[in-house]
Amino acid sequence: MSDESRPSPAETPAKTSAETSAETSAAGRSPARTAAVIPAAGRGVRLGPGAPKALRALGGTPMLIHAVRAMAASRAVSLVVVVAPPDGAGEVKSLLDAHALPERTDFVVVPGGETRQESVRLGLDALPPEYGIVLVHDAARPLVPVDTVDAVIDAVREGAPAVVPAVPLADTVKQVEPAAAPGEPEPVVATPERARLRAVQTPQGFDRATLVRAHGTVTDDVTDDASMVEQLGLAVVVVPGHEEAFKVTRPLDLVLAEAVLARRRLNDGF
Ligand SMILES: Nc1ccn([C@@H]2O[C@H](COP(=O)(O)OP(=O)(O)OP(=O)(O)O)[C@@H](O)[C@H]2O)c(=O)n1
Ligand SMILES: C[C@](O)(CO)[C@H](O)COP(=O)(O)O
Repeated sequence: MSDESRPSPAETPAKTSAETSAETSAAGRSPARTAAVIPAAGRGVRLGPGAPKALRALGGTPMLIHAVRAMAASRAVSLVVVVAPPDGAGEVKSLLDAHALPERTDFVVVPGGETRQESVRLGLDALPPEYGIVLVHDAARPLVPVDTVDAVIDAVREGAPAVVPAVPLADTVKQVEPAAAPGEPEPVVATPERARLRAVQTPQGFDRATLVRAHGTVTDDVTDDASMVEQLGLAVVVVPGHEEAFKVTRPLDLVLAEAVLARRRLNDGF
């Protein structure tokens, strides 16, 4: 780890319970260690033509590196598994070698699959046995703050089998009947009560055995891992998400991410 990225003792924040638990594990009193799986194998079609989305630059650094640093920023996370584009594992390994990352964290790179679900499963397959808690974090959410990561870990450590960070919605949501043919109207069938809806982010946190069972059981196409646990009939707990944990999906998201990063760099004085 470079001196530039190592906090001075004066800057070291108070320990969260995730941090304290990590140290307890290290002392051998608790077996559950925490790993983060980062699915980064998507193409980024909605972002437009270019390199795979995770490898595109944000503030001059690949989005994936921001996401890896965001996970490794939690002292509870001692392993990060990066699920690379299927033909990009070598390039991802070189990127990890080329950027300053915390020495306390181990890194593994595996090639991904055709879908996000498949990529996450391939990441899970690469986890050593001693990791009892797993975070799944989109490479496409490069700016999630460490407090959100630690809040998710804390909730899993407190016994929740699955935890999602989430934020309230700003827009009203309509459920529609899909158009019968391209160009046909989409009739509205319902307006869910907005106060009961949440926009769900990552990292999502899991008891490892639960997530492995979910991936081994649920074969439907889903858009997040927690919904697979829901299908097992198990509880999924919500913790507060963060507006800066948004997903870079379309070109305008990248403009916002650049602005957030520029503001952080200004505030940090570099
Ligand atoms: N086969 C896939 C598809 C997606 N992902 C990852 O899942 C996360 C969330 O997916 P999304 O934002 O939809 O990324 P893409 O699939 O790349 O985007 P698009 O649908 O626009 O192509 C991303 O970090 C992406 O790299 C993955 O690991 N493997
Ligand atoms: C997992 C997720 O980020 C939660 O909001 C989201 O569902 C991923 O969706 P995508 O279409 O694969 O980007």
